[in-house]
Amino acid sequence: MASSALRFDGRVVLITGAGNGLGRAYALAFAERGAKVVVNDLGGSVSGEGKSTRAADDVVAEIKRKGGIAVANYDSVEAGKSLVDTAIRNFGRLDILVNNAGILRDKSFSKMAEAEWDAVYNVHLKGSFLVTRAAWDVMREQQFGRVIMTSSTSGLYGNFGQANYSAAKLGLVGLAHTLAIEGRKYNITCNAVAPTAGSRLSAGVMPPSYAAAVKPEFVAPLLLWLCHDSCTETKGIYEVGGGWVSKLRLERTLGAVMRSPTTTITPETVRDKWSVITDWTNADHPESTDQTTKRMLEIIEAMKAAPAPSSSSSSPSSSRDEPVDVVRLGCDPVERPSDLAYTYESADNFAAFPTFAVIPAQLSMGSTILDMDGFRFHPMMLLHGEQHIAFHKPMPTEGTVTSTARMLDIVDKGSGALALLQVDTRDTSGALVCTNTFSLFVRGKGGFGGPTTTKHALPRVSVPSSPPTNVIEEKTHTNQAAVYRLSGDFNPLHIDLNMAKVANFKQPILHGLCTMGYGIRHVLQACSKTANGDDDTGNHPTIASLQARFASPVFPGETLQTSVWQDGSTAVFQVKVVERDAVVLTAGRVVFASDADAAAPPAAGTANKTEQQQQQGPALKATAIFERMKATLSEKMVKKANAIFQWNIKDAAKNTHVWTVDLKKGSGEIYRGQPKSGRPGCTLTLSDDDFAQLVDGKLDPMKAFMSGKLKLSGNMMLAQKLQVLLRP
Ligand SMILES: CCCCCCC[C@@H](O)CC(=O)SCCNC(=O)CCNC(=O)[C@H](O)C(C)(C)COP(=O)(O)OP(=O)(O)OC[C@H]1O[C@@H](n2cnc3c(N)ncnc32)[C@H](O)[C@@H]1OP(=O)(O)O
Repeated sequence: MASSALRFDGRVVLITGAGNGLGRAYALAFAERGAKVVVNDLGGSVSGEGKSTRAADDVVAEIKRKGGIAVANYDSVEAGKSLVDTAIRNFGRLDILVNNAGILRDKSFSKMAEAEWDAVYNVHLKGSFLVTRAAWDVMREQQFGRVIMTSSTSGLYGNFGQANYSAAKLGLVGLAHTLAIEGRKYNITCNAVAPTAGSRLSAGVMPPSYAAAVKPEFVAPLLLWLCHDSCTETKGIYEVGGGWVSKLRLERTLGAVMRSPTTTITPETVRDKWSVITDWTNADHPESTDQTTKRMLEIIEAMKAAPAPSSSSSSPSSSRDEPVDVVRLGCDPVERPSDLAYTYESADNFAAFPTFAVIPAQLSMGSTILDMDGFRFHPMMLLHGEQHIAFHKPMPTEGTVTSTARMLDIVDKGSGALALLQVDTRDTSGALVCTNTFSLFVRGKGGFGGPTTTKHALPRVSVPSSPPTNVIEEKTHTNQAAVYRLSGDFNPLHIDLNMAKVANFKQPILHGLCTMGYGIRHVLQACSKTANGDDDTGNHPTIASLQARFASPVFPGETLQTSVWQDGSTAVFQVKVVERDAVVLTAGRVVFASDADAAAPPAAGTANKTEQQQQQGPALKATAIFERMKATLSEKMVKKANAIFQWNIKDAAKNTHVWTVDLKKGSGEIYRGQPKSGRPGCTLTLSDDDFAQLVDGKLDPMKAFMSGKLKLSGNMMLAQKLQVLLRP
């Protein structure tokens, strides 16, 4: 035998039911490797009837014949302690216990009597308990023990006619799991095995050729390894037989969250989420109840941060809500009279503050964040990464809007995973009011091998090298986060010190959207005199889009300094925390709608113009052309084009105006804004002048493409259908 052979010299083994089959094979194998063996066997029949000393005696004799050491014990396992006493009396200790004894009383469940249930339960589960219970004290005292519970595939998977046996056998797995936990600090391991072997118990159900191929001797090596001093494996479940050994574990789907602070789980939500609940993608393998508790706590915390249950929600936007929201952003009409427009519902120019548009978006996210395509993460590790809002219409000061959230992409950023989401908010007529596109950075979840870039990335914005046109400084309140959370972002990261610590912050951090609200307010303050020729009495310029990146956290009470670089109708901005000289908001940009553009239908969140007034004003060149195309949209054109085209038309001030020509559904539709559903087959970008020339036939599309005047992305074949679209 090689020097690395596993030996059991000095160890004492008790094997129950060792007179035949598996027990006998274990006894011979342990003895052969130096263990002193207690061979227990009642000597009864397969069904547990009768009694004889012969079976145990034969095995003891065989061991002795081969030079080993063994004694017999003839008690039923229900006698528990007397089996253990045999080991102590003869060898002074007990190191290894193999609970192997078993009987069968097979009956289909409808015919099974209580006595048959009890007999099987008493030998397998209660018998294992009684013997192990007696051995436990000895092993604890010794600070060493190896315990094996014999389970069965019938217990693991169920088997017709074996309700009693299956229940007892799976019960043994539960017993093994708990003993493994309780035995850990005493160096006692406990494992469960589900062997397949030809034995007296399987004789009636196994064909002889199969029984010969699955000899008990092929199972014994696993047990010897699990019981050796050098093996610390515990709490395992193994299937073993015929020379094959495998380990089993539990698997749990990611599951679905169907409750929020404002809604509850119902049988219908369970039904509706069934495919998610039962989806094995990204399933995990829990090993302890702690992991369930931890997951529960994560879910509960995340639910606080994600107030709505589904990815689509309606939220009333009322004139009473909006002032509350802007107070959260530090609006102060006493300090700055122009803030009255955002704080006083009876003000002449009362309007929704531009960043109010994030509120319905946030409410609509719900479990979209939690599901995150199968990602598991602690919700405190999630930080708001970037935010972009495109306004297609003025945000109503009253009414109901519906927002629909969708996940765009998940990107591997090394230090974290970046999830990009988009939320479309529509009014009751179905018209798109605004589109929120934003990213969430999950720290510590990078390196999962996903894509490192995304086509959905927000536009890059850099700060000009010239000095800023305006710098505005303002101290936030120490209770700023406590006030801002009333907007519906109940994320404990912003209020609960313990949760902040979990996220490795010394104190709760400010909501990113609150910092952004300050920044936007400063930009409005800086630009209100120039962008649309408005003054600072509250007639703020109309915003077409805004964006920023959250570069570093802000702590409530810190002073924010916003630097603004205004150039025509675009303002680039950056926010710094003065006390720490830390840049906290980068890539800030506000694009103001020009007067011409503001007059076109889906322009922006506006402070001083009614929707009706806007629609009457002069339009961008493209507006008129698209309106003309819409009016003359022919059946032929619809058939020929059959795709979604996105047109990005740039005005003189370099603002981009998005139009969609949607010919996919067989009925042509042309509207302002991103495609309502689906992706564009082809995106075309050019100036409004070039667009006008293209339509008038004065600019050749191919030449425009070659010269770079016209940029094309997507399906080039579709782009060739341009002519059809341009000449309706
Ligand atoms: C409607 C929507 C509602 C959503 C509500 C969400 C719930 C809210 O309650 C949560 C919040 O408000 S959290 C508070 C606001 N956010 C923050 O404070 C985050 C501040 N940022 C950071 O700490 C770091 O930038 C950090 C940690 C994000 C990244 O720092 P690092 O790990 O050091 O990464 P770095 O080495 O700088 O860059 C690695 C790659 O990641 C990209 N990246 C960095 N910051 C990003 C950010 N903020 N957003 C998006 N991408 C970002 C980098 O560009 C880099 O990628 P690449 O290598 O491709 O250039």
